[in-house]
Amino acid sequence: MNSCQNRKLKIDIKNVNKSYNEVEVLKNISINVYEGEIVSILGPSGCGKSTIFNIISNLIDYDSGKINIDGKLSYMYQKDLLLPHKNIIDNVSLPLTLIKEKSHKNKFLKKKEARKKVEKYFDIFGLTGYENKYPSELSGGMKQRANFLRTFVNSNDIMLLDEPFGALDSITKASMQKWLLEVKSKVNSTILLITHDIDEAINLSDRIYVISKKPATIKDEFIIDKKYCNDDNLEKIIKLKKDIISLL
Ligand SMILES: Nc1ncnc2c1ncn2[C@@H]1O[C@H](COP(=O)(O)OP(=O)(O)OP(=O)(O)O)[C@@H](O)[C@H]1O
Repeated sequence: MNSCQNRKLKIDIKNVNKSYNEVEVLKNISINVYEGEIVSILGPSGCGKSTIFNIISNLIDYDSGKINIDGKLSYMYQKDLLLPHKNIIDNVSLPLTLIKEKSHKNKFLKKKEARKKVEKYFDIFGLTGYENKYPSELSGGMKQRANFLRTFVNSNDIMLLDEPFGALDSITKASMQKWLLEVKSKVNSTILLITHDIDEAINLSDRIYVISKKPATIKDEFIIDKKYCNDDNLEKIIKLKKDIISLL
């Protein structure tokens, strides 16, 4: 029995195919994500992971298949894309000043209102004290926290994270993964994550889709039992890693 059975399906991708100029990139890709899950797409470099995200977020067309998205998407890139001349609170609240929100009677929010709306999240996201700092004053990890919060402010419903910690060193990466799980325990966002880091996929995900090199096909799906993800179960984790590596 699948524990997702009674949950809302937020992302439903069925048999999607995509070619660029006759070169097949995605072959029969089917992925689903239920409300509140963290699901990873794990695959080798250049296999088509970003293409999947660009299709989900309607940035590019696909050739055949079906996609249903139930909710509002936000998309976080590996690069932080914070504006250097704006402080962190203004960077984070930027989406609210750029997008007309139904909940605000279709108005753009003024800078002051937008700041007020986001400041309550600085604590949950471990950014208290950084509101008035500029991106150049932040470490790589802190910049990615701000980047993640800005993505969350854009939409906390369905979040697409494209290698969010890919540019960080391994120690910062490990602490950011822990941080992400802590934040996730306080918010109920649905997260689809791209990574080529097997440990990251295991640490963060409820489920992992392993995809092959180009043309990308789904090789297998793994359900991660979070209670195994600790040092007492190293053997189980090593076996899982071996199983995943054998597919890549
Ligand atoms: N607009 C495009 N036109 C032609 N080919 C493209 C285009 N965008 C991507 N590709 C090709 O499609 C393949 C998949 O690219 P994509 O960026 O989706 O892979 P990826 O798995 O996200 O890569 P990485 O892990 O390096 O970020 C690559 O071979 C890439 O060169």
